[in-house]
Amino acid sequence: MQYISTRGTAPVLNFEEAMLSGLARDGGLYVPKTIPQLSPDTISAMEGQRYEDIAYTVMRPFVGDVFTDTEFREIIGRAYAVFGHDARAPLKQLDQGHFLLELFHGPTLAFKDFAMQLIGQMFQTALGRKNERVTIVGATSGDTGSAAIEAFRGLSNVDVFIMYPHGRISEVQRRQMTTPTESNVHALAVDGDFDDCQARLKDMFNDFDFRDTVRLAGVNSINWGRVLAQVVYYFSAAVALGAPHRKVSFTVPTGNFGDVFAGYIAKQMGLPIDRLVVATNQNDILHRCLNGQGYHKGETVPSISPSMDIQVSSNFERALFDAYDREGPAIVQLMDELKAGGFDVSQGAMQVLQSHYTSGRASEQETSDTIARALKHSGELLCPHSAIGVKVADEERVIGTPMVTLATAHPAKFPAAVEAASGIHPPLPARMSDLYERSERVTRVPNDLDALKKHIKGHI
Ligand SMILES: Cc1ncc(COP(=O)(O)O)c(C=O)c1O
Ligand SMILES: N[C@@H](CCOP(=O)(O)O)C(=O)O
Repeated sequence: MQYISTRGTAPVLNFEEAMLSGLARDGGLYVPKTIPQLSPDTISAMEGQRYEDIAYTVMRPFVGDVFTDTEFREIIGRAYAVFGHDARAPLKQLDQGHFLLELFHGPTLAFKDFAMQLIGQMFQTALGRKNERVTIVGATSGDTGSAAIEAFRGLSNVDVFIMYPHGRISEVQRRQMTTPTESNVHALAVDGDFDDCQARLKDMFNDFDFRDTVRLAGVNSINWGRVLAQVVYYFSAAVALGAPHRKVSFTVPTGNFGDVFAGYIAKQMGLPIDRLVVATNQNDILHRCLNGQGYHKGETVPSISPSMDIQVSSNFERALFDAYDREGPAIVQLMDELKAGGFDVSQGAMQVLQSHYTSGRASEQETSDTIARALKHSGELLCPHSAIGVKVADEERVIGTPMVTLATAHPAKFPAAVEAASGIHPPLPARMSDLYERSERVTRVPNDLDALKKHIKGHI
């Protein structure tokens, strides 16, 4: 399996190289050259299988000969053994025809654990046999960072630096990143928003001297391995609801577009997905774009769903690449325009995007109202991100086609917003009950590339 860049001029890599190198050297994102197909019989055979077996079938064709069959099965086994639910990603019925896919049973209580635990295992195997060391730098609006730290803490061949926007994430998210005591973990509170953190991360990748000196690696959804691991639960959920004999729709709370893009990949592989619905908060640049208003940056307004406070949605580049017939130069031009504020999508590309994605948004009040309503009607306590999904899914679902809303985080990660909306203070699981008593270790840093690079170089 070969991986090519969305900007068209970076070297073609295999899975391991793409996974370990992060951003392509032309500034683009790696995508598979071709998308493997799974036949209806193969999909049908997933019914009743363990999550780990479905994961193996779905991901194996993307990995090529980088891991042996046994190695890859063991990697998957170790990744999901730490989950707190036997089904890994259980489905719950919310209403007639509307299901919740609970993706928060991993160690840090958000969907990021599905990919990060797997990547942690893959990095360990790949780096261990080469006896190499890398510096992971990540940008987070709260959940990627905690999942990455959990997956990589204490590993001898990795240092992990996570940049988060100072004051713009929940206290639980912050404490998950600042309380680990392992010396290879470094939490950095950046004076800026998530887009600033992600922009500085991409600047570091585009500085080849720095990148090569520290042996930079990425675990954001820049990394194809992250997207790949997220494809699996679309299969497990759809098959449980009757696929491939029946179409299923998904609504995905969206920020950096990695999760919903994973759904698109599942569809390209042959999973009969009817609608892929992009659900945004008040930072609704994706919703506006998918409704034909162009992709134009505004100010990021902090919300009660902080993980989705994003304007520069990294993986939208992968969606645009396909919508523009995989023409690298078109993507280079759009990304140049984005640096200056935004771009309009051509009519042809818009038609392609709209043939795959629909969208909706939820205001702050609508998010809180949905938390209260879901609790009253179905007994389900939702996190604000999942509530945005449920609100938009209710507007977009069609009678006769099951709708699955991705519940992307546990309500206990956002206790203040959940309590304000529902009157219930969601408790943390027992294993985290002393989170508020643990001491924190974090460095405040300016939103400045040189300062960040200096800090990282000085701490590896
Ligand atoms: C809880 C939660 N929900 C939804 C999202 C949005 O996911 P994506 O960035 O893949 O669109 C995020 C952040 O990525 C998140 O942490
Ligand atoms: N919401 C994310 C933002 C980063 O997304 P990623 O999927 O590219 O890692 C977060 O929680 O950090």
